[in-house]
Amino acid sequence: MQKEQVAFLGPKGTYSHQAALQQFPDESKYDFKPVSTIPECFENLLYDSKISYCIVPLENSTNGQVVFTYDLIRDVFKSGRGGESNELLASSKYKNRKIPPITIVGEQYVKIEHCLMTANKEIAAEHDSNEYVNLYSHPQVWGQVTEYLQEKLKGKFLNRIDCKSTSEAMIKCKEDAENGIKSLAIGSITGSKINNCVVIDQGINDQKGNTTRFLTFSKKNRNMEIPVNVEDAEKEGNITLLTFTTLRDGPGSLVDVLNIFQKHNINMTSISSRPIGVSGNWQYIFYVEYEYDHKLPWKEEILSEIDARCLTWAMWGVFQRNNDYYN
Ligand SMILES: O=C(O)C(=O)C[C@]1(C(=O)O)C=C[C@@H](O)C=C1
Repeated sequence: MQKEQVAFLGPKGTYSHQAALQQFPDESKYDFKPVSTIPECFENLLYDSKISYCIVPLENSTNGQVVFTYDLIRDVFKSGRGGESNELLASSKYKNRKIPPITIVGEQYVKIEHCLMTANKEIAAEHDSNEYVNLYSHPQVWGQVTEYLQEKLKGKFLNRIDCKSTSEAMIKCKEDAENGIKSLAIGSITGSKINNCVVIDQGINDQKGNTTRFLTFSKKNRNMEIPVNVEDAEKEGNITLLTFTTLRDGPGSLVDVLNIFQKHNINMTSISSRPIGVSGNWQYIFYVEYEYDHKLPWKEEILSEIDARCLTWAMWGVFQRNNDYYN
């Protein structure tokens, strides 16, 4: 049997890799394809017919939104990328609805325990007396280790360098060591083992229990509107993501949409926004996640109300709330 392919932010040893293994633990059925950026994860899923899934970080319990991911969702929403035809949009029952070419099928939570490491054993032994040239990590990490950088590492390194992932940070640190440059990297303990780095300090994130939430996307069966995974949708504890732009700019336009949830006693679990700029600045796309109850009359009533109050909107699939959400 041919294995299904899963794109994730690599190289191996990233937190995204860990999330991918959690989502697809049976390695006999899945091949994992490391790609070098979060946008590439989406591109692989949208345009490479061999890729069935991609897994991307969405938010962190300390420093919030992973804006790269929110912006990718927005860009798909905005441009209808992935070959979505106008015909499909026009044939939809709802005049303002967009049908995205990809759908969310799951979520994963990964505990983030950052380690400070170097690729050079000797300098690791005398860490306190050393000064370093470069400190490498993924940009999302800086906001998770602010106190540590201030208190313990202040003045100990010259340059803070953004990398595409925490594993890439370790590879760069290793290259520096080979060239006699003293450098540090921040990433996971698993990554440090895969990349032969020596851990100097463990658990350096400001908030203990710091967690990143990942979403798993799959290619959508484009003949169907929501719910795609009908059997899953009938289970308890489901969540769905709605993205939308408001009908008008005036007072109450967002509240008009949110009132739909209150009216139908639907519990919203998150709300976020990003700039969308369709016809100028200061326009926003909103992202609302809510508890999806298949018993609600939502297909007919709720979706019609959303359609009447949103300029454009899309549903991104129904997925089961992971138990780790409650930990
Ligand atoms: O660089 C990694 O290891 C990633 O998987 C990316 C990422 C992110 O973008 O949020 C994942 C988890 C951590 O919050 C830090 C970095």
